[in-house]
Amino acid sequence: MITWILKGVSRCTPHKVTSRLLSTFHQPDLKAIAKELENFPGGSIDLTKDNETGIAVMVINNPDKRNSLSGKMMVEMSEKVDQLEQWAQGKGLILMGKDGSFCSGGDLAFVKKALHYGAEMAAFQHHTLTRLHNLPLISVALLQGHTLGGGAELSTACDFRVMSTSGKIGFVQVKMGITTGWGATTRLVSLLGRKKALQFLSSAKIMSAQEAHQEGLVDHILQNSLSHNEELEACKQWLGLNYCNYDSNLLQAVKALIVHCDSSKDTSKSLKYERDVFAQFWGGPAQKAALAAKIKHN
Ligand SMILES: C[C@@H](C(=O)O)C(=O)SCCNC(=O)CCNC(=O)[C@H](O)C(C)(C)COP(=O)(O)OP(=O)(O)OC[C@H]1O[C@@H](n2cnc3c(N)ncnc32)[C@H](O)[C@@H]1OP(=O)(O)O
Repeated sequence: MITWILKGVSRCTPHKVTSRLLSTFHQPDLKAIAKELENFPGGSIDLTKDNETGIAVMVINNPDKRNSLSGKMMVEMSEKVDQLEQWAQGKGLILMGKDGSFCSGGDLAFVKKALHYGAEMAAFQHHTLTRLHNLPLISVALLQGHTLGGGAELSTACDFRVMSTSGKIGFVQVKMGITTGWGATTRLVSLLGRKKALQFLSSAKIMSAQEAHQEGLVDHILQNSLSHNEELEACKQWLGLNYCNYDSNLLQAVKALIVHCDSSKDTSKSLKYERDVFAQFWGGPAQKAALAAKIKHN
């Protein structure tokens, strides 16, 4: 098994469907994928932009399912990133979940119906989250409650992570029989290095705010006993006071420079490899067994 991963992913796989997809799936047709993803409803992605402060808030809104992402929400997130790319007055972005929980990954109802669609979904998410990561805005993920699986992946697409004292974060993918599908391996290696990425991804450990802070994954822990709204205000202050004090043109230039200077590390090949490996496991026996087991990651 390991040999074929290391050699590349063009080998005949245990799953006929993904094998077929890999052989035909080189240039993702993002419009066609979006159309397909829209067939999986639920939740929304809401965006508010404040031209005065220059700080936007993007809310993952699916609280009944702990803000897990449906196909429709993936499409909406991409559309909101389009809007943010055009926001001239923008300085900062806060990505958060509705009602005190960040995101528990993919909506399992969607996941179960999309077991034939892993490569496409991953390609779509890679495109959106790379653009989110490279926005000319200074971005913070506000991690309240649980941040799990794909949710933990989303958090790595932001420049910073701010967490509630009681927050929990875990890259639980291996527990779900899969590898990362939304680009977190590529981003984690770049963010924290190989050793920490390996520790998080191979253990599926769920970390407290203190542990995640110690590991360097979380940049700031919020003061205890604030309400959810007070935590948002505190996060805005942390972002605003530290990083959004200057003119938006200057700050956008600073972020664009950093993205540009980092482009020597072209991630397109590693993301392609990441989603090819992901597609080998998506829909496979280990994932099906994990889904049937209805695992709770507390
Ligand atoms: C896509 C993939 C990837 O990385 O690429 C992934 O994301 S893999 C990772 C996928 N994520 C997961 O496996 C998360 C599984 N869920 C959990 O571990 C747990 O629900 C927690 C997120 C820790 C929350 O526990 P807590 O005790 O606070 O609440 P709870 O379990 O009663 O959950 C409240 C309601 O949200 C639902 N719920 C929670 N997470 C969900 C998810 N990812 N998809 C669909 N529904 C979900 C529960 O079924 C429940 O629905 P009812 O009220 O109707 O019973």
